[in-house]
Amino acid sequence: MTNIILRGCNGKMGRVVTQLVNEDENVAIVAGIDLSTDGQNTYPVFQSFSQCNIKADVIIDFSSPVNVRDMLDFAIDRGIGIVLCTTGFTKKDLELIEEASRLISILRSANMSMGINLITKLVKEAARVLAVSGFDIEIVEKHHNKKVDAPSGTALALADAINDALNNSYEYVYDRTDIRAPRQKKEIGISAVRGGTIVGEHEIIFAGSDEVIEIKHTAYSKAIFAKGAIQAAKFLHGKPAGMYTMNDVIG
Ligand SMILES: NC(=O)C1=CN([C@@H]2O[C@H](COP(=O)(O)OP(=O)(O)OC[C@H]3O[C@@H](n4cnc5c(N)ncnc54)[C@H](O)[C@@H]3O)[C@@H](O)[C@H]2O)C=CC1
Ligand SMILES: O=C(O)C1=N[C@H](C(=O)O)C[C@H](O)C1
Repeated sequence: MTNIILRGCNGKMGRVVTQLVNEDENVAIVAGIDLSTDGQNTYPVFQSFSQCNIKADVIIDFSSPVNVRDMLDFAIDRGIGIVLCTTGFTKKDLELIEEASRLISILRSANMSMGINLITKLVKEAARVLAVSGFDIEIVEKHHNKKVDAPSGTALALADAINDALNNSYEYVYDRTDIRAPRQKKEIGISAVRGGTIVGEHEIIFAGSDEVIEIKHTAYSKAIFAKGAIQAAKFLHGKPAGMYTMNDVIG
C-alpha cells in the first residue's frame, strides 16, 4: 500500500486523482493540502504542510509553484518522495528542487501521460535527422482557459528535449510581434493557445522546403495525467534519493 498526501487536492487535477485512487486498492490518500478547503473530501485537508502531522509514503503535487519550499522541507523532514506534476516553476524553484533531490526522491514531469513521454523520444530523433536538412522547428500547444502558465510545461520540456538532441544550440522564440526579420535557422518557436475546455494538445511541426512533418499528441481527459501520477507514486515509494522522470516508470 502506498499512502499519499495530495497537494492541490481540491483543484481540477486533484479531484481526478482522488477519484482514481478510490478505485485502486494499492494506494490511499491519507491527507490533502490545499489553500481551498472547499471540497467534499473523505480525508483530512490542511491549508499548509505546517498544519499536517499525518504520516505518508509519497506526496503527489498538482497545485502551483507558490511555497514549493514548504513542501520540500516537509518531505525532507519525513524522508518521503515527491511526484512533482505542477508546472510554471522559476529557475530558482528548479534549483531548490534539484538541491532537495540529493536528500529525497523526486520525480518531476510536466506531463504524466504515456503518449507525451513517447513522443518526446520521437521528436528528439526527428530533430536530429531533420535539423541538418534545414527543417524549421515550431511547437504549438493548446489548453483550457483556466490555465495560468504559458507556454505549458510540456511545450518547454519538448523544446528542451529537442534542443538537447541538437547540442543545445537553439534559442526559444515565444513572440514575434516586435521582430521585423525572417526567422533564424536555430530557433524553436513556441506558441500558446488558450480556450474553452481543451484538456491539452501539443503539436511539434518540422517545416522544410515543400514538405511538413507534424507530430501531435491530444489529451482527451485529465485521467491520463492522474493515472501516470499514481503509477509514479507507487514507483517512487521507498526509492533512494535522486531525480527521477517518467521514463524511469514506463521505460
Ligand atoms: N504534469 C502533468 O501531467 C500535469 C500538470 N498539471 C499542472 O498541475 C497544476 C494544477 O493544475 P489544475 O489542477 O488544473 O489547477 P487548479 O487551479 O484547478 O488546481 C490547483 C489547486 O491547488 C491549490 N493551490 C494553489 N496554490 C497552492 C498552495 N501554495 N498550496 C496548496 N494548495 C495550492 C488551489 O487551491 C487549487 O485547488 C498546474 O501547474 C498544471 O499545469 C496539470 C495537468 C497535468
Ligand atoms: O494545466 C494543464 O491542464 C496541463 N498542464 C501541463 C503542462 O503545463 O504541460 C500538462 C498538460 O498538458 C495539462
